[in-house]
Amino acid sequence: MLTIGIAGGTGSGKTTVVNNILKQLDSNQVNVLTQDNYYHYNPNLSFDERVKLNYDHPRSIDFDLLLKHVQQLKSGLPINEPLYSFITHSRTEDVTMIQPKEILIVEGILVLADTELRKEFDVKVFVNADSDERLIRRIRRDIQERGRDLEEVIERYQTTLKPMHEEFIQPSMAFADIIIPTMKKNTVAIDVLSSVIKNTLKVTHN
Ligand SMILES: Nc1ncnc2c1ncn2[C@@H]1O[C@H](COP(=O)(O)OP(=O)(O)O)[C@@H](O)[C@H]1O
Ligand SMILES: Nc1ccn([C@@H]2O[C@H](COP(=O)(O)O)[C@@H](O)[C@H]2O)c(=O)n1
Repeated sequence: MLTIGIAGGTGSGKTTVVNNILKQLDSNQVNVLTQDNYYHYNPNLSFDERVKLNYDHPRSIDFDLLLKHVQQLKSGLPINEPLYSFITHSRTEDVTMIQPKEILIVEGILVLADTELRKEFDVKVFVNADSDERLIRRIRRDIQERGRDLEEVIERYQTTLKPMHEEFIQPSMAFADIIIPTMKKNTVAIDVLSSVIKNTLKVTHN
């Protein structure tokens, strides 16, 4: 199995890059695990307490479970991926059963920041955009898709998101094999990454 880690700050365009890569590949060949689905389960906290958590610190992610699932898939076993809700700030009751496929993409802000998880990736990618551009994208997306208001996005940006980005996320770019700049639509980078994936699969099949 070819395992690819795709990191980058919030709003950098990770999901967009993954979706564009998927368009160039056979969907029967690829699984995508999203780090967002592995936020710790906090059933004992109230909604107001969950709102106040720092969701950009590595401690907020259940990396043990994410690592276990990556290793399980790599050893040919299916997993039940949890499903997270940004509206309730909580894991839902639902899971998605995932069968192993030839390619595994793991995407999320901190996937290159975790030492053990990083070791699992054959290709490490960092999606990079300026912080002002990312903030603008984040404001739009969180209001349109994640049920937030402007005040909440700005408060989170100043208190946790920006400092955590500087401490953990941006430095993890140093571990990347490929850096994709996404200040504009970047079809060349998508083509390059898709070719790397297709060529690696060809070599494995021969
Ligand atoms: N290269 C780009 N140029 C302009 N807008 C983009 C680009 N990449 C992503 N976006 C937009 O920015 C927002 C966040 O992108 P997304 O892929 O969800 O980022 P991430 O997964 O890194 O948080 C989305 O609304 C998306 O349409
Ligand atoms: N309940 C939560 C959990 C996480 N976030 C934010 O999501 C960002 C990561 O997701 P991306 O798709 O943008 O990579 C991260 O920056 C967290 O602040 C949240 O707002 N609420």
